[in-house]
Amino acid sequence: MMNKHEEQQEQERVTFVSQLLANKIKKTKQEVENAKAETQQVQKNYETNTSVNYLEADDRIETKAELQQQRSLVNKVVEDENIMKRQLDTYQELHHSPYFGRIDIQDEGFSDTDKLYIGTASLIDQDGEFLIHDWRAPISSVYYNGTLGKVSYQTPNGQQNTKLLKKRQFQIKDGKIINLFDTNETVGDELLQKELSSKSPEAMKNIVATIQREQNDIIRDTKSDLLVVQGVAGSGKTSALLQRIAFLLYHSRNDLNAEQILLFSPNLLFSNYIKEVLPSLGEHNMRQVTLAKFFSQRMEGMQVQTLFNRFENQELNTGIHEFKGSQKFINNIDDYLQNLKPQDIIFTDIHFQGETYFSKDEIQKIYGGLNQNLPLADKLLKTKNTLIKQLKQRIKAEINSKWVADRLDSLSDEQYHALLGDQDIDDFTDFDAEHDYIATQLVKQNLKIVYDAIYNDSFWDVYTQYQKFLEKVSLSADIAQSEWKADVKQFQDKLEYHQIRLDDAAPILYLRDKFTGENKNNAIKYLFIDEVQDYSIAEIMYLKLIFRNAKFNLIGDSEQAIFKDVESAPTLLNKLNNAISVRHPRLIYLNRSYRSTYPITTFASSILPDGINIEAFNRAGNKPILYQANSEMQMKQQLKDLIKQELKDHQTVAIITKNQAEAKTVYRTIRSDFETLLVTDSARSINQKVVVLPVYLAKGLEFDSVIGWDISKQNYPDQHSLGVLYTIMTRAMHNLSLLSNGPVTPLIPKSAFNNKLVEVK
Ligand SMILES: Nc1ncnc2c1ncn2[C@@H]1O[C@H](COP(=O)(O)OP(=O)(O)OP(=O)(O)O)[C@@H](O)[C@H]1O
Repeated sequence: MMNKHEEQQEQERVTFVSQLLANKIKKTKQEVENAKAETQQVQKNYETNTSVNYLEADDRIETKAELQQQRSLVNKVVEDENIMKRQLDTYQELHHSPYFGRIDIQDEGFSDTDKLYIGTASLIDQDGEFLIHDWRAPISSVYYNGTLGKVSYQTPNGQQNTKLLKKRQFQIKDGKIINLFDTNETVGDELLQKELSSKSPEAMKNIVATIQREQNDIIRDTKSDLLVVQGVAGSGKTSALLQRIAFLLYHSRNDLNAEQILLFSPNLLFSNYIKEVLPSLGEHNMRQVTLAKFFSQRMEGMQVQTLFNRFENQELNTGIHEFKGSQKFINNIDDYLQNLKPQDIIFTDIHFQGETYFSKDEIQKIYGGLNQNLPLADKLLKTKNTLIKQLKQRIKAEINSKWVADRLDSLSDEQYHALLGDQDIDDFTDFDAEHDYIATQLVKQNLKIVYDAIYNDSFWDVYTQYQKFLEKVSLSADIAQSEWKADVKQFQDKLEYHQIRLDDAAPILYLRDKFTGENKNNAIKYLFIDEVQDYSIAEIMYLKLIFRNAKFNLIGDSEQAIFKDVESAPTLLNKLNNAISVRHPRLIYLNRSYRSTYPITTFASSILPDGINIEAFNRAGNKPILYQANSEMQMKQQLKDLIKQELKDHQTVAIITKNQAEAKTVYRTIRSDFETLLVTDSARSINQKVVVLPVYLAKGLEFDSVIGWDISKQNYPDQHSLGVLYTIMTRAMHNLSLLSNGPVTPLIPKSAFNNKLVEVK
C-alpha cells in the first residue's frame, strides 16, 4: 500500500502541473485571439485587393504577383491560428486529466532512477524537462507492455533495454487524484474494471489509459503491410484501430497526415459513433467511407445495391454469391483480360452533334494495330493518344472553317477574355497568332464532348464486356448452367434500369480498372477495414488493386458474419493471405472480451462452436434471461414490461431485431408507451433512451441493456443465423434479455439457459 505521504506528494505534483497548464491556457487563449485578429486583418486586405478590376491588361501582371503573395500570407496566418488552437485544445485536454501513468526506470550502469509520467500528449517545462510523456513515445510502451524487472522497447535507433522499477496508475479528474495504485500487471484490472462498469456513453471513448498488451501490439505495429486482426466481440478491435491511427500519425508525423488514412466503416451511425476518439487524443480524423458510398462514387450513373438491401431481400443463390465473391472469380477476370482479342473488345462509337465522330471500327483498328504484347493499360492509353492526336488534327482543320469565323465575329469582350484564359496577350507574336489561339480554343470548347468521351473511356462498354465475361467463365461445380444463365439475364435486366447488384460491383470495377489501368489512388498510405468479415475476397482484391500504396489493416470477427455463414478465423485469414500477396503479413488474435459482463460473454460464447476460446473479462452482472411466450401478443406485452424495468437501471435500452420489418413491428408496438427511436440506414446518431434497430445497424455499437427480439426456432432455425444471433447478444454491456415467440432457437444450447428460462404467462 502506498503511504499517505506519497499520495500527498503525487497530488502536489498534479496541482503543480495543473497550475502550469492553467497559465499556458490563459496565455495561449490570448495568442489565439491575436492570431484571429491578424487573420481577419489580412483577409480584409486580400478582399479589398481582389475586388479591383484586374481585367485592365496593364495592371494585370503586377496585380497577379501581388495577389499570389497575399494569398500565401492569408494561408500562413490561417495555418498559424489553427496550430495555436490545436495547442490550446491539447492544454485543455491535459488540464482536465494531465496523466494516467507513471513509470520509474533505471538504465543499466546508472544509479539514478527516472520518473516518467504518461499522458495523452507531452508537456515540457521552460527548462526543456518533460513533465508529461506522450503515450506514443517509444519509452511509453514500457508502461503498457512491461512487468517489473528487465524490459526492452523499440526506438527509431533500435531496441533499448532498461529496468522497470515501478508502475503506477492514476485516475485524475479536474486536477484531483481520485484513484492511484501501484501494479505489476500490464495495466491493472482494477482500473479496467472501473472503466468498464460505467454506463455506455453516446460516443466511443478512447482507451489510452488502459490499453492491454495484445492491443498494444496492434497499435504499435510499424512493420506489417498486411495486418489482420481477428478479435472476438467486444475485444477492443475498433478501439485499438483508432488508437493505432493516433499512434501512426505521431510516429510518422513528418510524412503521414490524416488525409492519407482511409477507414471503411459499416454505416453512418458507426462513423459518427467513433468520430470523437481521435480528436480526444489530439489528432485529426482520418477519412471515412462506407462500401456503398465508395462503389456509387466509382460507378457514376449506376445505382449500386447496398449490403443492407441485399440482406433485407435475401434473394441470393448461395453458390453464385460465393463464386462471385471469391478469389477464383477475380483470377478468372485476369485470365479473361489477358487473353482478350481486339475483336472481342466492346468498343462503341463516339458521337458529336448526333453524328458518329469516331466509329467503333476505327477504334478497333487502332487498338488492333498495336503490339498486342503490351500491357493492357498501355494498349488502351496508346489508343486514346491516337484518338486525341486525330482529334487535334481535326481541330486544326476546323480553325479556318466558316462557322468558326462567324462565331469569332460575334464574341463579346467577356467571352473573348474567357477564351483567352490565363494566356497573356503580350505573349503572342502577332495578331494572327492571337487569332489562331482563340479559334483553337473555340473549336476545342465545342469538341470538348468528344475529348471527354476519349478521356473517360466512354468508347468502351465495360458493362457489356463484363456480361461477355460472365457468359464465358467456367463455373464451379456447384452451379448449374441454367441458374447461371438466369443470373446473367438478371444482370442484363437490372442494367436497363442502371442498377448493379452488389455481387457484381467489385468484379465490374476490377475488370474496368485492370483493363484501363485508371482510377488508382496513390495517396492513401494506410487503409483500414472494420468489420472485414462482411467483405468478399473479391471486394478486398479490388481495393488492393486501387490503393496500391496502402498498407492494409483488416479488422474483424469471423463469428459476427451477418451477411453470410460464419467462417472459422483461420479459413478467412488463409483466404485473405492468398488474395493479397504482401511481403510482411501479420495476424493478431484478440481473445479477451471487455464489453460485456462475465455472464453475458459466457452465455453468448456458448452458441459458438469455438466459443470456449473466448476469454470473458471478469465483471459481475446478472445472467441473461430468456422469456418464452406462447403468442406474439404475449411477447409484445412482455417486451413492454421489460423495457419499463430496464429503464429503471439503465441509460440506454436497445431492442435489436433481425431485419427492418421486425424493427418496424417493434416500434409500432412500443411507441405509444415509450419515447422511442426507430433507427434506419440513414441515421447518424442515437439520442433516445429506447432504440429499436435491425442487427446490421447495431454493428460495432454497444448498449447498457439489450433485448433480443423473437429469437424463436422459427426465426433462427439453423446455423445460417448464427452470426446474426451472436452479434445481437454481444451488443449488451450490462444486461441481456431475449424474447421468443414459441420454442427457442436450437442455436442456444439448453445448458446455457436451463435455470434462466422464464415462461411468459
Ligand atoms: N483496453 C481497454 N480499456 C478499456 N476499455 C476497453 C479496452 N478494450 C476494449 N474496451 C471497451 O470494450 C468495449 C468494446 O470495444 P470495441 O467496440 O473496440 O470492441 P470490438 O472488438 O470492436 O467489438 P465488436 O466487434 O463486438 O463490435 C468498448 O466499450 C471499449 O471501450
